Amino acid sequence: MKSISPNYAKEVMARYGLSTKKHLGQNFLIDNNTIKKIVSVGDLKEDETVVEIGPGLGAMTGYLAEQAGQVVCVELDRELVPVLNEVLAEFENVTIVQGDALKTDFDRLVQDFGTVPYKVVANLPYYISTPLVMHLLTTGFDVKKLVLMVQKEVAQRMAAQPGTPEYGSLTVAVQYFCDCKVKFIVPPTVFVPKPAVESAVVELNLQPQPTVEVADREFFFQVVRAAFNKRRKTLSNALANSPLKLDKTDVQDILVGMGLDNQVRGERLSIHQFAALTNQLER
Ligand SMILES: C[S@@+](CC[C@H](N)C(=O)[O-])C[C@H]1O[C@@H](n2cnc3c(N)ncnc32)[C@H](O)[C@@H]1O
Repeated sequence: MKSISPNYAKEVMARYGLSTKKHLGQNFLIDNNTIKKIVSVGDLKEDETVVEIGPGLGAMTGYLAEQAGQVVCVELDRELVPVLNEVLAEFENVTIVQGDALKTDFDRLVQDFGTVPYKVVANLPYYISTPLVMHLLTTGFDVKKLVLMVQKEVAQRMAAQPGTPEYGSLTVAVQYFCDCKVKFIVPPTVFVPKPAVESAVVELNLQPQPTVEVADREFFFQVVRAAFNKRRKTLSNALANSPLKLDKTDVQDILVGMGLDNQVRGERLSIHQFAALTNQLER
């Protein structure tokens, strides 16, 4: 693969008369080292399929194509599709699909163009990174690894520990399904245009079984969301005043039975404790 020059994004945009679309989160990578580091976290094998969400101008796609068996890209911006087909013409194992990643059935897409289980490697559009992660985790049953560049704060929320300000619904969802590691921080200088914030690359390895056993997954996530929607309240108040309308005394009794203070806030509970609580609660 010939290296991407620092002027790659500007040259391609000038050649095709394009300008960046801020509302689509278009910050294009222009640094070979960063791209190689992201791709190496993917640990791609030549018989594997990798999905790239938002290939942009294709700066990372060629590197993925050299390592994986098949690369399937989903790009929302229609203007970029012919550009990608041209700049990636030398790679026969790349498929570009125009569409909204939030509405994409990734398992189905890979069944059509690749092989399962698959990996996802992406520099995500930051304006939708949290819903996209949730969409991938809850609908991607055949995905085994996600390597995602996101805003640094979002990465910290995914990997957070209980009792910290970063710990929240996203943490619980990610750690319920995955082993999560923040791999490295990425400065704004490696993008065109430069984003206002720092970024980070996270590695999420999907676990064969969820990390905790819950009797009713939907209820578990409803309880978690309710706990963090009112995170300054005690957990029993937050759950009693949520749409779940749980009995405050029941919640407190279960918390005490678990060895916790009955005035504890949800942000103090580990994922295991959330699971134990919901398994004992009546819907
Ligand atoms: C941060 S840029 C990354 C571009 C490229 N991967 C790179 O690293 O240079 C995000 C890309 O996602 C695309 N995008 C934005 N919203 C999207 C969506 N809902 N579905 C698919 N792609 C989207 C943007 O058009 C843009 O190309």
